Amino acid sequence: MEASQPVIHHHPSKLPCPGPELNAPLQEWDKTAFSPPPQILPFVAIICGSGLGGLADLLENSVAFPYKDIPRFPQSTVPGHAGNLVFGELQGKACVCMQGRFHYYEGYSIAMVTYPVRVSTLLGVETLIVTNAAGGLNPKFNVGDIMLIRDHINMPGLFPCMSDAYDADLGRLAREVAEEQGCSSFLQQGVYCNVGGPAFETVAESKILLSLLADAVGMSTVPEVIVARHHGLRVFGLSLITNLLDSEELERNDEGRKGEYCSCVEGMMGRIHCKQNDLLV
Ligand SMILES: O=P(O)(O)O[C@@H]1C[C@H](O)[C@@H](CO)O1
Ligand SMILES: Nc1nc2[nH]cnc2c(=O)[nH]1
Repeated sequence: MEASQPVIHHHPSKLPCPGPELNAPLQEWDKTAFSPPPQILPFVAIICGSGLGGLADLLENSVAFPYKDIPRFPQSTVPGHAGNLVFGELQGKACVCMQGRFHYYEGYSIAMVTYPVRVSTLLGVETLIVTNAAGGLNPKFNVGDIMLIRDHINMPGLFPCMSDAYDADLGRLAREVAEEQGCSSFLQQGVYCNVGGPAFETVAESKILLSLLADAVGMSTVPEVIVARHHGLRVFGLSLITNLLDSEELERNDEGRKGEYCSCVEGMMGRIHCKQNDLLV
């Protein structure tokens, strides 16, 4: 296993914040009230989607902080989102896992939904891996497929520019990792559409989203990606397709290929390096 050489690397925002309400919670962040383990300086943050918190269990030398013990952190209310910030090493690389994310439909503002991403930039994170459970719209998709997020649709809009939100090098790396792990036959790529939820789509809504060229739909991820890009982080995202929306009967399988999904993220971690020590190998 390769030794991790995390280096703290701060990314000052190049653009003004989209609005004072988005910045306010961070200004009140009290660094002195929360001390991450000094031996683990994460340069990758991983947000675990619904039912994908098992990723955090793969971390070695891990230290978990319940969200309730972290000042100003929101609390997880959705089943399958344990509510821990877990520091540790995956494939020898220092990372921090959000075992549980926040959704707009839980009643949180977008500022609070994205608060952990802003906090992760203070911790030195330079790459964000977002994961989620999503409904498949593309008729070629199957339940259990893993979709590499190539782009997203976010109708309300926010700046900065999102024309290159998802890092192309990390996407290429993911396809290589999937090939090595025998996952290529069910690795798709596509456009993730963010909706408010919490209801799944009607048949009519699914048809509209498909006509907009969305391949999968879910209730998260996009606000986190926008804030991460605003802070200059590289972003990589995977959706686990837990159900298909092309029929009137909802077929749902939340277990899908969770194991393979976690292995892909783990494989990616093995290949991501600090920007400072060469971008990708
Ligand atoms: O956190 P993610 O986007 O994985 O959560 C999705 C959206 C809903 O919370 C839930 C629906 O099953 O999964
Ligand atoms: N909006 C939405 N979110 C999901 N999360 C998992 N499946 C779905 C779905 O079909 N629709």
